[in-house]
Amino acid sequence: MASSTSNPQQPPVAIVCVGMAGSGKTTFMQRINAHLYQSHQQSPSTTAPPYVMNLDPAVRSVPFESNIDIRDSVNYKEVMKQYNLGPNGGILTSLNLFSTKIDQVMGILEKRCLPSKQPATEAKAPPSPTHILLDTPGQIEVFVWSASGTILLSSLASSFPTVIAYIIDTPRTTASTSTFMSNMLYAISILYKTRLPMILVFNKTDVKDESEAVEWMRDFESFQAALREEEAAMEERGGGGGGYMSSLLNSMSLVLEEFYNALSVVGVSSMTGDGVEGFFEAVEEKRQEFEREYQPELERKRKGMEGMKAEMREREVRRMMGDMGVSSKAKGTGKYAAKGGKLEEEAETVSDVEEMEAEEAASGLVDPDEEMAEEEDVEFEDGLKARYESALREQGGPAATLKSAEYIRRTQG
Ligand SMILES: Nc1nc2c(ncn2[C@@H]2O[C@H](COP(=O)(O)OP(=O)(O)OP(=O)(O)O)[C@@H](O)[C@H]2O)c(=O)[nH]1
Repeated sequence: MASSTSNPQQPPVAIVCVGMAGSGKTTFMQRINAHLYQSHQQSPSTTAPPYVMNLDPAVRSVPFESNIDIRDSVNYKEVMKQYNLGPNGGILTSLNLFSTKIDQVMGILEKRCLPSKQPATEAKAPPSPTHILLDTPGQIEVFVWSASGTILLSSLASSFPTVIAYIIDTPRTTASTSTFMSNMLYAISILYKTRLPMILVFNKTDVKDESEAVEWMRDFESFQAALREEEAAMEERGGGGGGYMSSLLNSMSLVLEEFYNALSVVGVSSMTGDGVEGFFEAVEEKRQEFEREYQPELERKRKGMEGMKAEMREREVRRMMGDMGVSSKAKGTGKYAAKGGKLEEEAETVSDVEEMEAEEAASGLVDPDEEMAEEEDVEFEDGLKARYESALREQGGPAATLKSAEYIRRTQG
C-alpha cells in the first residue's frame, strides 16, 4: 500500500480516467478511491483521502463522493433544453460552461491539495491529498477533442503532475485483433493530443486477464499469429481472407512498437480490486516521468508562448500605426483631392502611400508645408503609439480578453 501513499510533501498527482463508454471508468474510480481511503484510515495522521472531481455532467449518480462535481455548477438537462441540443451537444456545452470557471476550480484545487508551507515552529498541518482523481464523460471524444477538455487538462498539468489512465474493457478489446488495434489507435491519438504520460489499464481482468493483450503489444509476431488464426477461421466459415485489412493490421503492429514503449500497462479488476497496487506503482513511475520529461517541455512552451505574445503585441502596434500612417497622410475624402489648383491622386492603402513617397523622392520636390506637417504627424503618432502600447500591455494583448484562452496559450503550443 505504500506505493499509493507517496510523499505528502510533494504536490498530488492528478489521475484523469478516460475510456470508452462501458469500459468501467466509474467502477475503476470507485475502486481506486476506496483504496486511497483505506490507506487514509490506516494512518490518518500521515495520509489524506484523495480529492475527487466528477466531470461527467450527464451521469445520474456516482458511487463515490466528489469534492467538485460539474453537476453542481451546470444543469445538463437545462443546457440541452435552453440551447436546443442533443445529448452530446449538451455534454460539450456543459463542459464549455464549466471551463469558463477554470480559474476558480484551479484556485480551490491549489488551496485544498498543495502541501501547506508552514514554518516548522507552527503546529503540524494536516496532510494534504496525494492524489486528485477525475472522472470524465463516457463520450471520450467530447472531452479529449474539445477546447474545454484542453483547457481543463492543460490547467491541471500546469499545477500538478498529471497522468492519463486509459481504461480498456479487456474481454471486449481482445475479442478480435481489429478491435484491439482500433483501441490502441484511439489510445495513441489521446496520447498525442494530450501530451501527458499515459497508463493503459486493462480492466475487467476477473472476466479475462490482460496477458494476451500484453503479449500482442510486446511481441508483434504473436499479434500476427493471432491475425493469421482469425483469417484461417474466417476462410473456414467461407468469409474469405482478411484482404487489405489484414495487411494493414500487420504493418500497424510493426509501427506501434515505439508507441507501446512509451506506455505503462497494468491489468486491473475494478470488481475484485485485483491489480490496484500495480496501478499505483505505475502512477508513481509516470509521476516521475512527468517531472523529468513533460514539465520541462511545458515550461519551455510557456516561455515560448510568452515571447510569442510580446512579439504579437509588437506586431499589432506596428500594424495599427501603419494603418494610422495612411489615414494621417490621406487628407480629403475623394479618390482625387485638389491641391495647388490641380487634382492630386490620394493614397488609399499603405502601398499607395509608399508609391507616392517614392515618386516624390525621385522628383526631388518637397513641399515645405508638408514637411512641417509631417514632423507634427511623427510627434502625434509617437505619442499615440506610446499610449496604445501601454494600453495593449495593460490588457495583455488584444486577443487576451478571455482568461480561459490565456490558459491555453500559457500551457499549450
Ligand atoms: N466483471 C467486471 N465488470 C466490470 C468491471 N468494471 C466495470 N464493470 C462493469 O462494466 C459496466 C460498465 O461500468 P461503468 O463503470 O459504468 O463504466 P463507465 O465506463 O463508467 O461507463 P459510462 O459511464 O457509460 O462511460 C458495469 O456493468 C460494471 O459493473 C470489472 O472489473 N469486472
